Amino acid sequence: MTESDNPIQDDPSCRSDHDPQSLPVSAAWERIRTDLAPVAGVERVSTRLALGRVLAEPVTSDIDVPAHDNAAMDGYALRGGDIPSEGSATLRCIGTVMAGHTLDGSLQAGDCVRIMTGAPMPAGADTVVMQENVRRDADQVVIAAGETAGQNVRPAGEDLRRGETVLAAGQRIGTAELGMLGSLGLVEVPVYRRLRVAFFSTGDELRTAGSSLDPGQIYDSNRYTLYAALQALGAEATDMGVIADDPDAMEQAFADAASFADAVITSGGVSVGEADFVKDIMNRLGQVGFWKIAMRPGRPLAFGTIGNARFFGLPGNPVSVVATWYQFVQPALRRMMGEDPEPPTTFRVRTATALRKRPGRTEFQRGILRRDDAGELVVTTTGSQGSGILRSVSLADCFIVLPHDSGDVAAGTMVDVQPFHGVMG
Ligand SMILES: Nc1nc2c(c(=O)[nH]1)N[C@H]1C(S)=C(S)[C@@H](COP(=O)(O)OP(=O)(O)OC[C@H]3O[C@@H](n4cnc5c(N)ncnc54)[C@H](O)[C@@H]3O)O[C@H]1N2
Ligand code: MOO
Repeated sequence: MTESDNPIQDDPSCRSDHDPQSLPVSAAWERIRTDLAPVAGVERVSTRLALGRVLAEPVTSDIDVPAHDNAAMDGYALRGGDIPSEGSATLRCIGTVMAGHTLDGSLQAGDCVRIMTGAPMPAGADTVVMQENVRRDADQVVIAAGETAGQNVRPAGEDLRRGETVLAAGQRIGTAELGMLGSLGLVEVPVYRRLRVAFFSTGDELRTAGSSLDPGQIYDSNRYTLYAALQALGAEATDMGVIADDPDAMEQAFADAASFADAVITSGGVSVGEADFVKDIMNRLGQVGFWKIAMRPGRPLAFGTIGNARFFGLPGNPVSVVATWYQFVQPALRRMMGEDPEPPTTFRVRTATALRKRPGRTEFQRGILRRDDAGELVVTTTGSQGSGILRSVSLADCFIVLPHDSGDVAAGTMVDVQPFHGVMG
């Protein structure tokens, strides 16, 4: 195919490095977001297996959690009206109630009950005084003024209320959510089926661990990166290996992958070199929505459709794979999994080091967050930001996001950072 036969090569955006037609990051995400919907298919899985899955229907509580008014402290349950306004009062202890048990009968004025944290409040009691604040002598309990009626009681349903929707459809089940499902006593929950994702690397230069390297060859790292990322996301991932820079072999691999996968991810061969066939093949088998984003790393990212599968052609450079994964592919797959992901958490800190930046693209530089001598949170660059330096990601704990129009950034300037890790999974 000559250059003028090729609709993609004819697009002036493909030839210029300073490309006014490359999509700004926010516009590219909006295009992807509006194009994607949750995959069809819901299954009921046992509650523990729902970890990392996405709820397909809202969860409504059939019970109050906690199920009964209960003590928040170990101490004595009593009637608020028996708290003295000054001095002290002596109450009679008529029994003990432990968590998991109930007390027959009901408190009268002047009575109290020994109670443990979590035990149901005895009938007639509305207040708990912690044991450190009383003096006990046989069945006599002396309480002093200063306690407040109603204190230290957790009302039934203070966590989850019967009849209430407690988790929305589209919620990913993480640590707290699994605990909540447990607290409702649910045996199984409805979740979207797992997303089927096929991934492969392209390039004649790539070898897989276990074989030796001839001159010009390198080991494939992108399939390892993508394997890790897909595992963490909970996708049903199929590794299709390395495909050579051979258009026929690639076309076959694309068609095979699209025949069973909801999403296909490739890396390499998406730029403008003579062996960069990805976009042509996507256009032959389906269509390319767009393929250039004003970002670095990760400018050539081809997004499109082949049959029923969504297709993500990532650039070959290993850091570009990481950047495009986190900024686009992962949120896109989460949308297909049934979530509506929020933009990544971003906060502003001072950069302790100067940062080089070219206007006209959003840059995702790699940074390390730390406290400076004054205790202020600052970020420093991991150093060289080349798209082939995967170590720049391993050393980092955040992306430093430098906006489209910004140029070089002086040390001491406030910048946006996106931390890699949240507190909870
Ligand atoms: N004339 C131009 N050249 C390049 C442009 C451009 O606009 N005009 N864009 C550059 C940018 S930015 C990127 S990113 C790369 C992306 O190119 P490709 O997606 O076509 O990737 P390849 O050329 O196949 O590979 C790039 C680089 O990454 C290495 N690689 C590829 N796959 C793997 C893998 N699985 N594991 C480890 N390393 C891999 C490959 O050997 C190359 O060194 O294009 C620029 N060029
Ligand atoms: O944008 Mo490329 O992804 O710089 O290396």
